[in-house]
Amino acid sequence: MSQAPEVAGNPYGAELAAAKKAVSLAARLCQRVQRDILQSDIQSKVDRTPVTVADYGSQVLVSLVLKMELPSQSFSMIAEEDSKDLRSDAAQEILEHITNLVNETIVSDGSYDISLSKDDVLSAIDGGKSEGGPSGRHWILDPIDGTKGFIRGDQYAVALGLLDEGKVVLGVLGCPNLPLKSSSILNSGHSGDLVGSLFSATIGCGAEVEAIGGSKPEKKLGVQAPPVRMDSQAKYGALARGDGAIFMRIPHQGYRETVWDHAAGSIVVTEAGGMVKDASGNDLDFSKGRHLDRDRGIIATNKYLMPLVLKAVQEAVKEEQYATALV
Ligand SMILES: Nc1ncnc2c1ncn2[C@@H]1O[C@H](COP(=O)(O)O)[C@@H](OP(=O)(O)O)[C@H]1O
Ligand SMILES: [Mg+2]
Ligand SMILES: [Mg+2]
Ligand SMILES: [Mg+2]
Repeated sequence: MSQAPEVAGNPYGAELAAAKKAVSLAARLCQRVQRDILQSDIQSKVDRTPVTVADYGSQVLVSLVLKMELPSQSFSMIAEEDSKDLRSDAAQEILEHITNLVNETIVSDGSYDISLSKDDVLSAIDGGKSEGGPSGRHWILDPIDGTKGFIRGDQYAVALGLLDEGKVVLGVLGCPNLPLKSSSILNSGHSGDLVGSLFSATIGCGAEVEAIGGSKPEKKLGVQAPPVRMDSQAKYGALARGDGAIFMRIPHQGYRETVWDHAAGSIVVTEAGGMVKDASGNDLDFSKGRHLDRDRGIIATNKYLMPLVLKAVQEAVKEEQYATALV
């Protein structure tokens, strides 16, 4: 049997094609919402972080496409959002808005002849409640990573990874506002440059970037060697193609990182030849459920700089602990 080019030589070819399709469709919904976002589209979660109609809509579309494209596979997904806040009477209007957005996006794409009810939307969102773990396959989804950036009109990413027997084996990062050409970020863009990058990586097969609209993959990625402030895992994508040399994240003590904030981004960087470690130099462990089990801090860089950055971070953390002990 002949295989589609994307499937040939890639043990996760079918999953990769489905993941790209899912992220691209979700990104289409996000782009539309970002263009004319209203205050009423934004809600606040219990942890006081924002969530928008697009975070929910993106989660619904990704879960829908994965199920439609991979009908014979059992489905488990660890995703950021849940439907709790949408089930109250006060949220019925916003739920209707999300349902309309999802259905309009499906119609505009034309791939599926289906229409979702409000209940379908709620259960699709709750399809992301898996606890993951070291056995079996689990999708890992951040429907919008960098929601604050998204609301500001800046960078954000739709980030989808696949965990297989405790290892991230595939990642797709949709970054609708990231110029396709690296130079456009550093030179703050030229009119006419193509905007919207879709990064993808499969274990052992390397990483690629292409236009989010779905052109042929343009180039293989390679991590090479200025600071750029950017929301979301778009940072991992930018690093993977050599726009920067180091990405470091040292959150306040006690903050627990979630798997969906790093799964897709980290495999895109490692498959481009880079490294992603915690502050102690260990690999990130995605097999412990919804949270990452790791020492404080995450560092992504190339293999030459990693030892130097680790040393500097460990010294800085020691100095901070010493200063805290003196207070
Ligand atoms: N106090 C905190 N410290 C570190 N990260 C936090 C945080 N509160 C939220 N986050 C996470 O940081 C992510 C955004 O990362 P960045 O700062 O790189 O854009 C958020 O993802 P979401 O936008 O998906 O909620 C959220 O998960
Ligand atoms: Mg969030
Ligand atoms: Mg996130
Ligand atoms: Mg998010």
